[in-house]
Amino acid sequence: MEKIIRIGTRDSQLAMWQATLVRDLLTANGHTVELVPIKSEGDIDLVTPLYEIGVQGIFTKSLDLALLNDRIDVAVHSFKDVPTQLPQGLLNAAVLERGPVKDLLVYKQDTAFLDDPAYTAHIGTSSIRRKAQWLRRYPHHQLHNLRGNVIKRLEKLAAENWDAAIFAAAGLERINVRPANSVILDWMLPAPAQGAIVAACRENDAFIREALAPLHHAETALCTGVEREFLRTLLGGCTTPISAYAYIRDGQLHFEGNLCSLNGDASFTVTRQSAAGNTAGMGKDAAEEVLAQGGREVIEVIRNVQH
Ligand SMILES: NCc1[nH]cc(CCC(=O)O)c1CC(=O)O
Repeated sequence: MEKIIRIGTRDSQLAMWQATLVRDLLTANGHTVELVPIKSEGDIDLVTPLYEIGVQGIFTKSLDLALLNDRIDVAVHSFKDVPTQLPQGLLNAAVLERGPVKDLLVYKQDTAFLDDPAYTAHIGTSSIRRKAQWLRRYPHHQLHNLRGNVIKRLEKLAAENWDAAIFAAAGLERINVRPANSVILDWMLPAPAQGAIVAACRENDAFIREALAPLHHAETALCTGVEREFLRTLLGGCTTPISAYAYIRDGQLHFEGNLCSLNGDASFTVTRQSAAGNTAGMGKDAAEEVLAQGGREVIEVIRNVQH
């Protein structure tokens, strides 16, 4: 009898969309696939900011456990939510072709307030990376915590007396809920691996590894690999004021990485460029430059706040 591939998914619309994409790709290759809903702790607590919970892999833990317990065969994650240290026995078998990478500002009226230095805007986001970069650019603005899945966050923005809130473009565009009142934040450097999806499986599951292999996108894997190496060398956590983005053009991989202090006072940016076939150690090297420039002290402060 043919094996049915069980894909685990959380029940947010974004998670469902991403799991369904992987299901459809596997089905198109002749596999039989079913989706298995898995509840995640990451979506339950809507009040406490993630960095205060201090748990790594808050979005991915439940699916990883389901994989290890053999309740599912494939876990589909937003790659930016995946800790750089994988649980033992699991493997990131396929990195899918990247979607929209940047962050997006959803605003209430218009964006004229951004140009008014006398106006204290109220902005929703719980991402300490977005907070830090926003405060560096707009130190006089006030930030508000905004937790929950994408739909919940849009509802909360509508209900609050805020000017705008920040989202990943991928999260809104994939499920078709990007409002007309929105603009891409080109100046904001995204989270490492933002906009990419990864399908994980058990390391020793040869059948699933073979099934997932055609879904792997080498360029995306190379770029997100450098971004995640930068993150891993600096700190390793997934909720940090660390950003990184790499892309390939004309055979060259271009990398930019940044570390900010929590209030945006200090900021360290590094760039690298190299032939796409010659990027080994690039993320680590860039991270070590950040540490040497003074980033080490900033990392120490962040560690102390989180623990
Ligand atoms: N941390 C939650 C999360 N994880 C992945 C996405 C969107 C998809 C992506 O960035 O790849 C989001 C929502 C957001 O950050 O607004």
